[in-house]
Amino acid sequence: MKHGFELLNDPFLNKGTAFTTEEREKYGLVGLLPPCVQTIDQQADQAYENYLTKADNEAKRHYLMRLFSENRTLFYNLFSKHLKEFMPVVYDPTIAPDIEYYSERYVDSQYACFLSADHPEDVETSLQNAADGRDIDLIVVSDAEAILGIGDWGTNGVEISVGKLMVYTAAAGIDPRRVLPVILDAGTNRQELLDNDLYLGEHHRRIDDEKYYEFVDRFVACAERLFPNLYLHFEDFGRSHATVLLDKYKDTYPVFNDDVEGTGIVTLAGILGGLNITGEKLTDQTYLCFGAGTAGCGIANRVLQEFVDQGMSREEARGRFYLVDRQGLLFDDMDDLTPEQRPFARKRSEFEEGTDFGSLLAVVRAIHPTIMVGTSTVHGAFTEDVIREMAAHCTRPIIFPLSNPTKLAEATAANLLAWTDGRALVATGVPSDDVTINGITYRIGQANNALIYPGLGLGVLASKARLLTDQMISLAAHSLGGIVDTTQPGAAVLPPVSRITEFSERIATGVAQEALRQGLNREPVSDVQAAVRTLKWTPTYRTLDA
Ligand SMILES: NC(=O)c1ccc[n+]([C@@H]2O[C@H](COP(=O)([O-])OP(=O)(O)OC[C@H]3O[C@@H](n4cnc5c(N)ncnc54)[C@H](O)[C@@H]3O)[C@@H](O)[C@H]2O)c1
Ligand SMILES: O=C(O)C[C@H](O)C(=O)O
Ligand SMILES: [Mn+2]
Repeated sequence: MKHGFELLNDPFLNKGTAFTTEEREKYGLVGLLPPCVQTIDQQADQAYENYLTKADNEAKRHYLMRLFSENRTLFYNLFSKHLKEFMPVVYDPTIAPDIEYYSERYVDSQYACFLSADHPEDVETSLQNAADGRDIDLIVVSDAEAILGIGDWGTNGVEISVGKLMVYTAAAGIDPRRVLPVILDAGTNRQELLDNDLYLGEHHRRIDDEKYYEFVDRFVACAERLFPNLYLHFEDFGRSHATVLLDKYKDTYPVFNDDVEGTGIVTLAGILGGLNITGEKLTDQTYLCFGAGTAGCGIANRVLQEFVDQGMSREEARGRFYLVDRQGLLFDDMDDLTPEQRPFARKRSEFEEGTDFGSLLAVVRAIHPTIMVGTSTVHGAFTEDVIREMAAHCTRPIIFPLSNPTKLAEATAANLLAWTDGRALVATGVPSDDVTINGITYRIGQANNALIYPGLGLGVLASKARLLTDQMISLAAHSLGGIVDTTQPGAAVLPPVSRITEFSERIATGVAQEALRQGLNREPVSDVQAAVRTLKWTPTYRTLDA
C-alpha cells in the first residue's frame, strides 16, 4: 500500500481531507493534511462553492480538471451531483478550446497514454506503463484528425479521450481505475501546430497510410493482448480512416466508433422520438443528410437500416435518402465520392434536366425532405430560407443541426422553432435552452452520442460480449423510446441529460440481453440486470487495502 505523499498524489486512492485519523496514522499522512477530517459530501459542497466563483466555463473546467487530477472519487462525486450543469463544462462544448490550447495550458498528463507513430516499438511498454498494473476494460483512443468539427489537433486531442471517459463514468458508472485514454500521434497537418514551439506532439505532417495502418494495427493488437476484456472505443478519426478502421476490426474485437455508430444510434433515437410525437411512420419520411462525412454517413446508414428493419427493401429505402456535401447533392457520376457516400449517390436521370442542386436551398426545393440532419461543420447553413422551404412541404419537419461545438452548429433551436412557428422537431449536438413560442415551451433534445455510448459500453462490458453487433446497436437506439411523455406540448425528441444515469442503465441492460441472446458472452452471465448493477462504480471512498 502506498504511503505519505505517494498516496496523496495517487488520484485513484487520494481522499484528501477525508482521510480519517486512523488512516492518517496508518499510512504516514500525519502532518500532511489540515487537521479537520471532512466527509466526501462536505468536500463536494466546498468544491462546488469554489467552482461557482470561477468567472466562466473555461475557468470552471480548469478547476474541475485539477480536482480530477488530484482526487477522482471526489471529482465524480461532485459530477454526479451536478450532472446536467457539468456536462457542457467538462465535455462539449467547453472541451473544444482546451483541445486547441492543450499544449500552451499543459499541466498534467491525466494518466493518459501517449503513443507516437515515430516510436512504434514503444507501444507495448507505453500501454503497460500507463496501465500501471491496473486491469483495463475500456480504452477511448483518438488520432485527433477530426476532433468534433474543429479538425486536426494532433496530440492535443488527448483531451477528447479523457473527456469521453469522464462521461462514461459519470453516466454509466464505469470504474475510473479500469479505463485508459489513449492518443495516437501520427503527426498533424495543422500548420499552426507545426510552427508552434510549444506544441507537445510530433512536429511533422501526418504519416502515409501504409505506415499509419501498421501503427494502428500494432496498437490494437497489443492492447487486445494486454487487456483481454477490452472494449475499444474509437473517437474523432479522420473521414478517410474512421470507417475503414471500424470495418477492419469489428468482426474480430468488441470495437465501437462513436462518430459513426454512436451518432447513428442517438440520431435514430431522436428521429424515432420525433415520430412518436407526430404519430408518423419512418418509412414515409424523406431524409436529407447535410455534410456526408463520418457522422453523416454513419447516421444515414443507421437510419437506412431502420427503414429496412421496418419492412422496406434496401433499394426502395435508399430512394428516400439524399446526401449533400461540398459538391451539392451527391450523384453517381461524381468521381470524388467517398466509399461511404457512393451507395447513396443519386442518378441525374431521376430529376428533370436543368434542376439546380448546387445549394442546400435548391436541394430542399427539389426533394422536399421531412428529416434534415446537419453534420457539415458549416455554421448557420440551415438558413431561414432553407427552413421555410422545408417546412412549406411537411407539417412537422424533423431538423437536427448536430455539428459541434456551438460555433459550428448549422442553426440554433430558437431560430428553427421561430422560422417554423413551433412546428419543427429539433435536437442539437450541444445542450440548448428551452424555447417558448406562442405560449408553448419547447424542450430541446440533445442528439449527442454521449447520451448513448456510456450505456452501450456498460452493456458490452456487463455481458462480456466478444463483439458489438448491429443488433446490439439497434437495440440501443430503441431503448430511449417511451421515456419522454410525448403527450406534453413541446416535448423533446430525446430524454433529458439529467436522467442519463437512469437511461444508461436501461440501454446497458437491453444491450447486454441482446449480446446474450446472440451468444456473444465470453463467460456465463446468469442475471443481466445484476451484472450491470455489479459493474457500476459509485463515487464514494473505499477502505484502503492494508
Ligand atoms: N452530435 C453528435 O453526437 C455528433 C457526433 C459526431 C459528429 N458530430 C459533428 O458533426 C460534424 C462532422 O463531423 P465528422 O466527424 O462527420 O466530420 P467529417 O469531416 O467526416 O464530415 C464533415 C463533412 O461535411 C462536409 N462539408 C464541409 N463543408 C461543407 C459544405 N460547405 N457543404 C456541405 N458539406 C460540407 C465535408 O466535406 C465532410 O464530408 C462535426 O461538427 C462534429 O462535431 C456531432
Ligand atoms: O464529442 C461530441 O460532442 C460529439 C461527437 O463525438 C463529435 O465529434 O462532435
Ligand atoms: Mn466525436
